[in-house]
Amino acid sequence: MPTILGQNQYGKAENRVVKITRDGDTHHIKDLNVSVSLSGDMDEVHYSGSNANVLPTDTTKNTVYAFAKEYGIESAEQFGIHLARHFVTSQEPIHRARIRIEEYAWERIETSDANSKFIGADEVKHSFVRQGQEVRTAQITFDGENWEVVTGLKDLTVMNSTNSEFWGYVKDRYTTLQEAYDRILATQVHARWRYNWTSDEDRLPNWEKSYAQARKHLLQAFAETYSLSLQQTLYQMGSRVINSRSEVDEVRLSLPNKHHFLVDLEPFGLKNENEVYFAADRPYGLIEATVLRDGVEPRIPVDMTNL
Ligand SMILES: O=c1[nH]c(=O)c2[nH]c(=O)[nH]c2[nH]1
Repeated sequence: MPTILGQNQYGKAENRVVKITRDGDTHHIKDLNVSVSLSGDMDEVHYSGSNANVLPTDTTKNTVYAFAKEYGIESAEQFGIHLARHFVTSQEPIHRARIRIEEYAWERIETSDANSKFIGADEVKHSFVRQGQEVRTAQITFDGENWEVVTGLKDLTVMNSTNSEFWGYVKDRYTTLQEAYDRILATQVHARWRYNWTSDEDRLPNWEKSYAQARKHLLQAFAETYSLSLQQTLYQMGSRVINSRSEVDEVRLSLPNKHHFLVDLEPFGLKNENEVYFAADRPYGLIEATVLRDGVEPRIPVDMTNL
């Protein structure tokens, strides 16, 4: 059966690039998911396997990271224009480049209240919360006598672009991780907290206010903790809620460590001064713990995967 090749395109999809611009203490984030798709004189690679016209998809990925350093990321559009122009004008066989970009928006975590004195600054300028993500959850149980209310949130994504270290850990023959003295700390907060309201006789908490306050304390503790591990940050987040909200007795947190790896730009003659990161989606560290008011029995299930 004779066949012919129809429309075709190729490239590297979903390059997760995070660019931190450090303006003194004030940091700015650009977080993109960039997909490159190229087409042109590509008949031969399909018909005979000759790669003579093929710029590797791996190279298109490297170009995304290198351009983040060389041009910066002013806007998704401008970044895409640089990339598309580069592929079409530098490679004769490539006639068309399509760059698709998703941009994830981050806003600063507000910390300008009494707690910021703990870190000796008026305002934290390196802590961000990703917009438009989180889901509020609630579980209400009643056995005719006692109530149990467990409220929570999931998919609240936060990042500190500095004030995070990780070193001094156990090293065995399989350990390759380099100690980090200034790393990005990012996580997607999954939290549940249990109220000590159990009886119709007791005064009801203000659920709306309590949720907003618990969320605020989680965010502020994340932003204001100088972190030596995500475990330490987790404990600070849980404790902050317990210490600030008398209606809450137990907080359970599940925090994936959303790793950001510095991209090696040396092969392209570029120096990466803690600016351009690869945001890996898996595997991820998963740090989980319950923080309790002293004297209280834990009741939130340990495994929250389906909650
Ligand atoms: O905050 C961290 N805690 C860990 O337990 C851990 N393990 C690891 O490889 N990186 C990290 N980071």
